[in-house]
Amino acid sequence: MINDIPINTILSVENLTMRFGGIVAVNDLSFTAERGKITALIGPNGAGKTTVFNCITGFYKPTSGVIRLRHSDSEWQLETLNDFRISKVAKVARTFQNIRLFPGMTALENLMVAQHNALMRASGYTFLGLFGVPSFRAAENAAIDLARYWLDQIGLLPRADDAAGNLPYGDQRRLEIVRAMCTEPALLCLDEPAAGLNAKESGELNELLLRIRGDHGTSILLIEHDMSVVMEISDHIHVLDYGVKIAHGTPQEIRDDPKVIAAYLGADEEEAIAVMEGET
Ligand SMILES: Nc1ncnc2c1ncn2[C@@H]1O[C@H](COP(=O)(O)OP(=O)(O)OP(=O)(O)O)[C@@H](O)[C@H]1O
Repeated sequence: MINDIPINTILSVENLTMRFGGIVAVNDLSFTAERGKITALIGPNGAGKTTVFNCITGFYKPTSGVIRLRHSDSEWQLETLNDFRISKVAKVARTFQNIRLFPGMTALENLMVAQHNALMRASGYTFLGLFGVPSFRAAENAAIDLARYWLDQIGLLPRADDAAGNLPYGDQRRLEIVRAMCTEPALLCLDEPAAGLNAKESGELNELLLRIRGDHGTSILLIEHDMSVVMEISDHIHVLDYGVKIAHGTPQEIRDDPKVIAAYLGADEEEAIAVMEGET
């Protein structure tokens, strides 16, 4: 019998384990993410963060464990669904460590592609679309409006018709995030969105993510190495090391946690405390 999850919890990962042959990438991991908040998963390289994301988003089938998502009066066990249903039905969107825009398509077209499923439905799977019936035209206009809204949110409306691949790197990163937002997700999973960004671009990313959380109430799960992003925008942080959770708390609590410092420094706990207390 699975217990009920609290009303303010959107995601509950329970006893998740993922093995690859002899490697235990994630080991009996449990954590939750709150509705309308930014939850970060951090940890040194190889800690298991991306594997957790891949289990949540259906790219991997976990060895064991339960992943529950609850919103809109419904609950899904994500480990039982394939990636297509996780995005379409359970409304989980994700971005990847490497940019996966369509570089030859315009910025606007990239955001329209994200709405392909909704447009196909409205077109009666092309038949109504071919005849340009009003309901399809209305859906198409709504899709363009949504795409233009998100382009405006990241200051790219003037570059709507430029090829995505010609945009500056930081703009491409944010375009990828708003492309995910065009699917109107309940949970947005971001895998290292700040990778390769300079300080100014990281600041712009922070602003965008805070706006997505604040104005849209979208719950965000974030993997990130850039501590200027994690510490500034996260409501709650879970720290992984060798596939297990070693700490969780607010940014301040995590910043001050010797176990976390030890994991990052590769030092033992006493040594990390000594570093914190300025004894070395
Ligand atoms: N498909 C796979 N096959 C075999 N081993 C894998 C696979 N995916 C991940 N691993 C292993 O699982 C462990 C966790 O990897 P993972 O990529 O989840 O860590 P991470 O915390 O995301 O690391 P990084 O911060 O470097 O991206 C590593 O030892 C990795 O080599």
